[in-house]
Amino acid sequence: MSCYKPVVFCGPSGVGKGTLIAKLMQHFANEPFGFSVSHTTRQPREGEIDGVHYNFTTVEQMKQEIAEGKFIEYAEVHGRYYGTSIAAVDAVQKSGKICVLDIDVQGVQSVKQSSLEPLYLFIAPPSMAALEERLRGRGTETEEQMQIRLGNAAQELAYGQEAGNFDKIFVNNDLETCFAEMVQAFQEWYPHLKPIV
Ligand SMILES: Nc1ncnc2c1ncn2[C@@H]1O[C@H](COP(=O)(O)OP(=O)(O)OP(=O)(O)O)[C@@H](O)[C@H]1O
Repeated sequence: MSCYKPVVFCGPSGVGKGTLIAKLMQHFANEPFGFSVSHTTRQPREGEIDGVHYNFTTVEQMKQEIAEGKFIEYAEVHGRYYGTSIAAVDAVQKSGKICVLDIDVQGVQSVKQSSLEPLYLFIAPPSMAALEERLRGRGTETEEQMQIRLGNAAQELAYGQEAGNFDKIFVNNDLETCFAEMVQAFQEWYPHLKPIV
């Protein structure tokens, strides 16, 4: 069975990564993508299912598994741990799917130290003001959490736009335009992908 290169999506919180990934997953026939399910120590948001959206865990458990070398990447962000286990990526690749990783800049830096050789995509907002508006519009963060996220965003954007860090940068200004560019890029990277007719 062919094993496809995993694909990393990175970009500041609220830029639209989740939205774009969800659209991509629906666009192509035969469910060609698989999410590697991340671990997190944050509380589930309404409707999030353990083992599906995230593997919800405790700080103690997570620290132990990190020490055992079970994670490709992990980071403490906004006061909480997030990480991707080797097992989670393996499971997706073994099922013949393209593994999708939705990670932050720190995560990208660790993946670059690992044996995984994914495609690296960066999603940038059209402006900081637009990013703030989206985060506020989503309404899932407290004011304090939002300020932390916006504070991190400037540095993340600088890293994302530095030459050589990513294979491709997408600016998520108009959602449909950005999505169309992404679909085209995916068809070039993964010629086996066929749109649903
Ligand atoms: N191009 C766009 N124009 C306007 N709003 C958008 C656009 N793309 C996404 N959004 C909205 O912005 C908000 C944030 O999007 P989303 O939750 O996908 O971000 P994210 O990058 O996955 O964030 P996080 O990393 O915190 O999970 C959502 O309410 C989404 O509907």
